[in-house]
Amino acid sequence: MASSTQPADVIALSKLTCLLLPKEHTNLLESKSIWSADETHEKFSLAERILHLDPVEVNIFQGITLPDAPKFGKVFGGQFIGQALAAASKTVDCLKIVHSLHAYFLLIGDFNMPITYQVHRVRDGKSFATRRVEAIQNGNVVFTLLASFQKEEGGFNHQVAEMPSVPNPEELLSMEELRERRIIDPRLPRTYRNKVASREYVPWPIEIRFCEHNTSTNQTKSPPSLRYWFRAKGKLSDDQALHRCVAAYTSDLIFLQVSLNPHREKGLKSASVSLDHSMWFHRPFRADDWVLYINSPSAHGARGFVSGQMFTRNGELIVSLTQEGLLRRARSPVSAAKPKL
Ligand SMILES: CCCCCCCCCCCC(=O)SCCNC(=O)CCNC(=O)[C@H](O)C(C)(C)COP(=O)(O)OP(=O)(O)OC[C@H]1O[C@@H](n2cnc3c(N)ncnc32)[C@H](O)[C@@H]1OP(=O)(O)O
Repeated sequence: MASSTQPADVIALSKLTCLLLPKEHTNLLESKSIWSADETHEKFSLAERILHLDPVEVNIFQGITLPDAPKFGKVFGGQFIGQALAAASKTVDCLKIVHSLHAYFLLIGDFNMPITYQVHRVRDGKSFATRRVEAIQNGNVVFTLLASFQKEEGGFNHQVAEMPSVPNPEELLSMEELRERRIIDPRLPRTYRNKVASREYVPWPIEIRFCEHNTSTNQTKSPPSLRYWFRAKGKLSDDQALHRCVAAYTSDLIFLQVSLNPHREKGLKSASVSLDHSMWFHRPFRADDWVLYINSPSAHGARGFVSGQMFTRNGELIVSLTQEGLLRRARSPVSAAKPKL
């Protein structure tokens, strides 16, 4: 250093240290809080594009429901969680990363309408930051999220939960292959097979591989638990904030429905929606590499409760989560959930 001269900025100075940063690395100082700044691009994976938000004002972002995003007749709950977490993350110092979130689904969202995310900067501490986000459509708060962020910090480390022994994802069928097999499986009722074949199939942005070979249908009872691998289709940008948003998005895809498994019967029509959702992120991970998702729920009083854990392929516990949802027999004729906006 003493013999060569390089342009540099003094970025920190104390009685004992003077930290110099070469000019070509000054981008490291920019507080770009979340992936890809404010642009979206065809080359990004669908999951990343679904979570893209446009900045509108300080602390205000806008998200939309892309035409090729999963909808389920309303704004998908996971889309609210993922987009709201993205909005919160964009207002937090990039060295702080989400470690927990708690969300409530207040009203059915309208997927034909943009969603405004208003972020409230509840607190910025030295190690932690807290954000509250309201998702607004037509003047109504339809969803609300509280999230806490923490600067990386060393500490005690242990893990009691063990990853169960399951087949590798490469040995398992994709949802597309499973669907094809179900349509021609003679062990399944013809009415069910016809229904699967005629139902419009919209590919998800997330690849799912179920660990157990399951011959049950939505008309037959099965245990209230499920294990599957998931990963985002395509490569995600290298930002831990994005990978956590994608896991949050995915966590609501197949969760509450597992509560219905022991109650399934011929002709059952159910009315179920997520009510609340909590997640704790324990360790860093990539959501475009395989993650094992296991859950084991209960049901009582028209509410289903589900809890889950996510593991990396190496058996590291990365996320713990819970959700409560409304779980009713649908009144006849089934009224499709409509936005009340
Ligand atoms: C393997 C591949 C898997 C593939 C499976 C993949 C599935 C993905 C699952 C995605 C899960 C989600 O995204 S769920 C989406 C996220 N969650 C949400 O959007 C929930 C938003 N929150 C809400 O809508 C609200 O807070 C409620 C409904 C939960 C509570 O509101 P409330 O006003 O107190 O509720 P309540 O009076 O009980 O009822 C509300 C309305 O429902 C009607 N209602 C009441 N009971 C019933 C009933 N049994 N059957 C029909 N309709 C009913 C009422 O008449 C009323 O309509 P009316 O008289 O008012 O007209």
